[in-house]
Amino acid sequence: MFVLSSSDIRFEEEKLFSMGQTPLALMSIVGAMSALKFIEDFKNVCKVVAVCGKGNNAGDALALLYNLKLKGYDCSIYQPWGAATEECRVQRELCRSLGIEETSDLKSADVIVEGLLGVGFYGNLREETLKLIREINNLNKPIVSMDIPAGLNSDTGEPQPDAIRAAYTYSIGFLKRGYLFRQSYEYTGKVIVIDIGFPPPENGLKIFTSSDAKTLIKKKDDFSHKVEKGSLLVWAGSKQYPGALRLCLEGALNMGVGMSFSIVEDEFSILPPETIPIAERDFISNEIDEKISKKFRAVLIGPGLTNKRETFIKEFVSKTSLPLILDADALFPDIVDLIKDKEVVITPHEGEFRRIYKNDSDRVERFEAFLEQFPNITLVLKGPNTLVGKGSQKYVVPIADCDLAVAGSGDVLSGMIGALLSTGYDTLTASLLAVFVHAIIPEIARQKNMRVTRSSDLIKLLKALGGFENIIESCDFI
Ligand SMILES: NC(=O)C1=CN([C@@H]2O[C@H](COP(=O)(O)OP(=O)(O)OC[C@H]3O[C@@H](n4cnc5c(N)ncnc54)[C@H](O)[C@@H]3O)[C@@H](O)[C@H]2O)[C@H](O)CC1
Ligand SMILES: [K+]
Repeated sequence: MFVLSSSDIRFEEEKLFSMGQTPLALMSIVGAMSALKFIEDFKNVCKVVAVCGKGNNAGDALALLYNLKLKGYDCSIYQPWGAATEECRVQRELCRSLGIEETSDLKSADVIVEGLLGVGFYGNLREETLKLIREINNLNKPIVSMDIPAGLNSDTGEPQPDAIRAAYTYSIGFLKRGYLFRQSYEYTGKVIVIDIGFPPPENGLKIFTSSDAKTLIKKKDDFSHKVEKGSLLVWAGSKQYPGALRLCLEGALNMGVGMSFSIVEDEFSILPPETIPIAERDFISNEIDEKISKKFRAVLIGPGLTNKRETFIKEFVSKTSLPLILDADALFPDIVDLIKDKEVVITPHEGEFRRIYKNDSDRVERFEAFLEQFPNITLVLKGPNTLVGKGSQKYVVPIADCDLAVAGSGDVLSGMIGALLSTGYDTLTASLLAVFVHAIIPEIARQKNMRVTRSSDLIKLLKALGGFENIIESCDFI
């Protein structure tokens, strides 16, 4: 499953058409495939009215209606402005051939199929269309929108100025980029992708699912020693934020690292019993035992550090050849130039990302622009629908879950990514797997009548649910 902009969708359609595929043939597939979905979603419903515009989006709605009629649904059409495209006229003829009649009585419908506007919509709604959309919304009937709820901008997810409030949106072929944004949620309802056989697109963001995650998990090696199992150095926490360090380390330990080290300001820092402390003064003056420093396989810097040691951290980051993960306070405004050729993951949230990368466009565009400019850096842009990418490989972990929005949740995540990096996963794979596991824990917990209310619950559940591999293996909802 992929998320595409409207211009990329047009591009993919044109590619098919240049090979001889036709809009009419695609529309027939839309009709058949969306009817299968509809029958699942509305098992007992009998009266369906398709409210149609003039274009091919209306054609999709009519193609669905045709298939529903064949399955015994009571169907009628409301198409106040007639059909403007050949494909739409054909679908209408097919509907007529089955005896589907016209109506203007929308009130008697049990379900409305909305085919007013799809990706052919631009600018702001015309007055008459806006009026109709509001009338339909006011009926308070379940609405199935074909491709896009009419009135919604498919790239930004914004209503122009209003949009259909659908119960279901049957997104044809791909998810629209606008569906990643919060403002679209109250209009789209549940978004279902109707697969009509597009090959993988050239552009776009891939939705990362449990089946993708399953293929990436490495087999355990029972003969590996503790350093090979992962050995992570963490530089995090401060007197002001002592908990950040613990959360990073516990996250890493419960991902299964064999060894963990922590740079500490004073020997009284409370560490997990497995973690080996390294005095900050020794680290900065380069006086740590070589036998110890040889054991590091990856370094995590940043959570809760405050702005101390900036000069040294930058110097260390520039010199080291170890895989790095930089989060929070290690994301200095000018850090990107120092790390652009390194094996590195950065994990900013929106605010931190703005600090290190200035660009006025929306979240997804900024994410893509950064990857293009810095193709070596793996970027994890945290938030609902976390974006993860490196160069041309761009992913969305499609989970928005407010149980993840708790203090320290990001610290746990950085520890989890650091752990996988230190076991030899490449930067992108480590990030994808850790972000995915972290994001699905609250839902898996709810399914077992448990609840994540604090970030240490994420750590406990990571262990209690059998470790990250088992959590991925048992995930069946995404
Ligand atoms: N292209 C394909 O082969 C396939 C497309 N599918 C479906 O078709 C729509 C896109 O269809 P298109 O005919 O290009 O446009 P629309 O039906 O979305 O709308 C065109 C229609 O809307 C009017 N319009 C434009 N802007 C406004 C506005 N601001 N206010 C009011 N009305 C507006 C315009 O005048 C036209 O009359 C796509 O979404 C799919 O649903 C199939 O899925 C498969 C193949
Ligand atoms: K629509």
